[in-house]
Amino acid sequence: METRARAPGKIILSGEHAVVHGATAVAASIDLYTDVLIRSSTSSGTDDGLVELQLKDMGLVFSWPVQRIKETLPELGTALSPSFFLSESMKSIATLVEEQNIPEAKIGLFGGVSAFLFLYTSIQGFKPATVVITSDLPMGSGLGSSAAFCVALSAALLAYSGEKIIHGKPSGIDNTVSTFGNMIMFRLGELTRITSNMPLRMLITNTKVGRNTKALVAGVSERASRHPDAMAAVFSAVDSISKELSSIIQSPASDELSITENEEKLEELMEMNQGLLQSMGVSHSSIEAVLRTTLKYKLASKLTGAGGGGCVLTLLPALLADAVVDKVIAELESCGFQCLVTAIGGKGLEISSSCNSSTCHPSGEI
Ligand SMILES: Nc1ncnc2c1ncn2[C@@H]1O[C@H](COP(=O)(O)OP(=O)(O)OP(=O)(O)O)[C@@H](O)[C@H]1O
Ligand SMILES: C[C@@](O)(CCO)CC(=O)[O-]
Ligand SMILES: [Mg+2]
Repeated sequence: METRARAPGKIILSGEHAVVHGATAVAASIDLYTDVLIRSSTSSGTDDGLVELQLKDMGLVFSWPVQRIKETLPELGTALSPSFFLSESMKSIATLVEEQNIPEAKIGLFGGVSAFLFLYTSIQGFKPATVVITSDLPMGSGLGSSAAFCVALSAALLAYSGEKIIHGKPSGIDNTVSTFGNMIMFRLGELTRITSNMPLRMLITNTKVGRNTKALVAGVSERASRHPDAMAAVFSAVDSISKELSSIIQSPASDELSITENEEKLEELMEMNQGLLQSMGVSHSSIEAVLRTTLKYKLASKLTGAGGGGCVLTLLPALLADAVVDKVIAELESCGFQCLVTAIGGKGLEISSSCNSSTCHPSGEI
């Protein structure tokens, strides 16, 4: 029995970090995906066999004997476990992950492998299987690689708690946009699906500076506890920016003049959001370098995702000549950055299953 799922990464047009504190944010899926394939073993239900996680792009394989998992995580082998097991199980999960001796250069994977073990055992219990992950998304770059990983894995395993392991206190926006795709307005767990009435062409520049979303999210929360009134005003300003940005991109704009006018408003909102993100302490010198470069071409940019490095969004006006775009990309890549122009607002989560008659269960379960 094989089950496949794929989920997209995302960009946040406005509202990152503030959305963790109740502000509105606007996000869109992008045409970069994480794919999950689960191949169930025929020895399911017995105590032998392995649970194997293959991270294809990195050439890494992690595996655990089913019995080892069973003796270390007995509480997770029942039906879908409530999330309160998560705190109880994290120490045991860490033990199982430490045994894999993840290479030092890839130690950022600790969260992802932990999320995998939690989701897999919470949902599948102690059944042997091979899980193969491939992804177009740069990890730790602000494009929602953790959400795409957890959504695709969760969808294939029917659960949803992995992002908490990786983000600490996720707002849920990344998982939501990776699940539903297209473009959404999101606040306090509530989503509104929105459709853009204007061309939104974005340049994504990856500073390739690694960072940790959980630490960045925690840092903003700590700053908010030190300066509650000031940060509440910052979050409220971001909330207004997101609401205004959402109404601008949905407003009818058929002629070039109105599109250009809307683009200029979007550019100002992006610059304002970037300034507020700097006040939250999540910008970075590499992000500022991208901002300076694109500003030379009178283009507006903002970090997207958790910041601290990672990716920067630049709005490319509909009338901007491709030759100018090429010059901007060439200058950014000469600084060591990686640029990509991707469609935004594409499909969300996709799942498919296939099996041959000898291994398929009547319910189609793994
Ligand atoms: N394909 C994958 N395989 C295994 N683990 C992954 C994969 N993609 C992401 N992860 C896990 O998620 C971590 C990156 O998540 P993080 O939230 O820090 O960055 P991001 O999701 O790319 O950016 P942002 O949250 O700002 O959008 C990785 O270090 C790894 O632990
Ligand atoms: C920084 C943050 O707002 C978005 C990360 O892509 C965290 C979250 O909302 O979970
Ligand atoms: Mg993430």
